[in-house]
Amino acid sequence: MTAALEIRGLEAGYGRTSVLRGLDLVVTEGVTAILGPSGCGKTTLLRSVAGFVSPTAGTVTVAGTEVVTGRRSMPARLRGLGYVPQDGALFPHLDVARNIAFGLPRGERSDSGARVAEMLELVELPAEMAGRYPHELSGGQQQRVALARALAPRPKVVLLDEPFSSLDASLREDTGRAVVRALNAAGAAALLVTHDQGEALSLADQVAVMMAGSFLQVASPTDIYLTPADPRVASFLGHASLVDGEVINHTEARCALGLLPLRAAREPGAVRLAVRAEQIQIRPDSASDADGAPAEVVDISFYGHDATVRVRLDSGEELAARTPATSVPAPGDRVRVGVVGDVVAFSAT
Ligand SMILES: Nc1ncnc2c1ncn2[C@@H]1O[C@H](COP(=O)(O)OP(=O)(O)OP(=O)(O)O)[C@@H](O)[C@H]1O
Repeated sequence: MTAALEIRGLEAGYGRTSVLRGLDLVVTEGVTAILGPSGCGKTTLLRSVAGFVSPTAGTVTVAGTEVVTGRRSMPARLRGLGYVPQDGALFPHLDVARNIAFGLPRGERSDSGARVAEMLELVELPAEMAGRYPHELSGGQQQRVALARALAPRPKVVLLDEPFSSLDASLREDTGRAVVRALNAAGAAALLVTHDQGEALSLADQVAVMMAGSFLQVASPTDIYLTPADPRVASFLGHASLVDGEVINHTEARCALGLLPLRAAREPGAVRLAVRAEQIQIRPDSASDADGAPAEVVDISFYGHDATVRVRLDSGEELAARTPATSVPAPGDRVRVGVVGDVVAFSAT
């Protein structure tokens, strides 16, 4: 099967600053999220694929056609890609129908009524919206129209650059799901740039975790979360704390939190253990059944549905725990810290 998008050894930068450091990625179908912290190069990657940044090395192939070969690039408009920028970038002086029709080749624009109606249905907007102007739409509706415009010419791949970042939390989730449904219905694969791990894990079929211009891991959301390939992936996704430990019998490691079972067996020796915030349990030191490592609460971030409690073990390590909103300790409280479930081990070096 020809991949929708194939990237090999892609390098790009600005002047003498190199940003992308040899990226490889294959997208067969569905949504691939490019997830990474601010400044790691996500937008530069998307713009290199789109044709707005000229790579210095590598290849980009869209549905079997090479659009970048080393320093030679095909013009953006010939690449057969759809592009949805962060803020939708709809034309304010055109109504929804003409915004969507703008995505079509010139010759098809004048007779675009049926395609516009089809696109509105695809992105789950009522047909009456065709006559509205962008300022008469909510942020989520504007993003759906931007997607409709990108999908109108039937691209094999759509590039989405943080398309939900300006929407509030509840709208973001609904719009995200609607966008994925529309992409699937249109049979278009997508690259979705985001720095939001929840968005990447919940919407994507494949996640590429990017840091400092390189991919640390490309895998399914479940594999990225449960079997991170690198300690930086573990700490970025799910706020895992890294603790020094020693594998003692292939299946367990001793550390400041006690003897912890390992998710995968490994040779005895020094390791770093990734303990996720939701695995860490905190009990008052005064509780009659209190066991676990003694610690002090450093600070608390309260979110309503839960809270992140940072504790410092008496042995010196700091950890982040996620606790229910009903049992949040106070800074300075003495507590006991335990771990539920198995942990992932990385080599100590
Ligand atoms: N036009 C430019 N000229 C020079 N340097 C740039 C330019 N655009 C981006 N950079 C630099 O390239 C690096 C990668 O930027 P990029 O915008 O690709 O990151 P990002 O992961 O998309 O970040 P964010 O999540 O904040 O949007 C950053 O260090 C940035 O300062």
